[in-house]
Amino acid sequence: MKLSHRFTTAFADRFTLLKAPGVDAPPAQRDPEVIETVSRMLSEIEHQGMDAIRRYASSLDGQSDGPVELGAAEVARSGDRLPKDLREAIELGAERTRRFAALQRAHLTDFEEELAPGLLVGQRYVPVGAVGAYLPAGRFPLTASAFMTVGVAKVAGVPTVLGCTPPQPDGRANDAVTYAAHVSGIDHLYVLGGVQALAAMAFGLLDRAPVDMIVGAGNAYVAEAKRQLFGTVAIDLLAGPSEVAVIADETADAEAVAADLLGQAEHGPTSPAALVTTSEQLGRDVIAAVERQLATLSTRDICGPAWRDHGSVVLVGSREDAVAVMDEFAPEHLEVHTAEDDWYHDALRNYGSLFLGHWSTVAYSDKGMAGTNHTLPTAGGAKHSAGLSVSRYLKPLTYQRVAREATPLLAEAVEVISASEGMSAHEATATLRLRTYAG
Ligand SMILES: NC(=O)c1ccc[n+]([C@@H]2O[C@H](COP(=O)([O-])OP(=O)(O)OC[C@H]3O[C@@H](n4cnc5c(N)ncnc54)[C@H](O)[C@@H]3O)[C@@H](O)[C@H]2O)c1
Ligand SMILES: N[C@H](CO)Cc1c[nH]c[nH+]1
Ligand SMILES: [Zn+2]
Repeated sequence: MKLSHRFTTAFADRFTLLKAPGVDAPPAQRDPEVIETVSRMLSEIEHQGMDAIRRYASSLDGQSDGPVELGAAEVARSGDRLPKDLREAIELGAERTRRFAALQRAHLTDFEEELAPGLLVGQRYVPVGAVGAYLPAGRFPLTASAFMTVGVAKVAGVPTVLGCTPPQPDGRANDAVTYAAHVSGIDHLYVLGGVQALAAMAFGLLDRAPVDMIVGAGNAYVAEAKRQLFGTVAIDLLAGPSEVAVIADETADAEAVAADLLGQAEHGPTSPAALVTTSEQLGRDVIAAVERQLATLSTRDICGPAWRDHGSVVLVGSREDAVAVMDEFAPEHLEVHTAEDDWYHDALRNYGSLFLGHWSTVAYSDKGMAGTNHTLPTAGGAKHSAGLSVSRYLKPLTYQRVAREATPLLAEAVEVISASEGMSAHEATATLRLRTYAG
């Protein structure tokens, strides 16, 4: 039996595939050709600087003049070229994303406590100094990505946020992406795409100091560049091509489930979309609805291959099995369309973001209207990581202040441990305190 992506053999006896993916293997997460290309590009950019950036900007994106910084007035004016309803929708998405991030910020509190008599310890959240945000605009200009990266960094209090976005076929930045960056509070915006953009921000090649962290999703080259630059700079997470999964029972609306599966299949022909259902009838209805809806979509050349090759419909015997296989899949986006949504909410452990009930569709979050961040872990990363949030830009810095009277509480045990390890210089720092305390 062909197993759908990441539904491992561990659960093979707990489900039946009503629709198997068309290809045996899941999309390669780390294509050797991509690894090699990115490694060569980063090495050339690190050693040759702007010459290599210009060369790649020209050969990959047709930018004959290299990266262009857009002036603040030009960035602000990008909204004038947009229809009023789009401008207002961008402003609403930026504001709602900011409000959700502000709620997250309010729940991260500094503290100082007395851990033992005379031993004061504390933690305070301090933002990183400079962030470089990648604003993808290859296959589609993903307008809302700026809310998620730039806007949230600004809520965290990051003083400097640079952004890079690839040129469109006319050589200019996309106006909606530029305006979204503007209303999100970008400090400096450049027209530059892909690996060369991330390297330029990380190595400080844009007439600005190197950033401390690079954030934002992109294609396989962008994700690999972030992975290889990690260490030189921090990264948010590895967010690759989007994916969606749905848990549905017999009460679900098959048309809505089908629409939401295709909604994310649109990201690319390797985007996985999976339905796990306790109802065989619902599963078969969704398969039929997907085929019907595909015929009506202008992007069926992307959604169709994605569904054919990487789409799956899985029938399980119980809600417990639905949770077990879904926690194994650990999808980026997970929708629950059942009569027991609250039970699933309590039971599920592995997902990037959860959408509860028929009325909660992924696109609401994708476009910034739900306020939650759409930069989320893919390819099973939700087993160990959460999506981008305000806390990623904040360092929980710890400190301690020890009063004289607390000295014996700390120093005697430190002497014992240090002596047992043979670390006499460590031991001496404690012994000195004990002596002056006594004396
Ligand atoms: N997981 C998430 O949270 C999340 C969020 C938003 C977007 N995404 C994903 O981001 C991706 C956006 O990808 P995109 O391609 O549309 O835009 P993109 O902006 O990521 O990539 C465009 C750039 O890719 C570079 N490039 C293209 N071919 C290359 C090659 N052969 N070698 C080296 N570099 C090359 C070019 O320089 C170009 O500027 C989608 O897959 C989408 O699903 C994911
Ligand atoms: N689904 C993507 C990652 O969560 C985000 C997005 C924006 N626009 C469309 N989709
Ligand atoms: Zn999407």
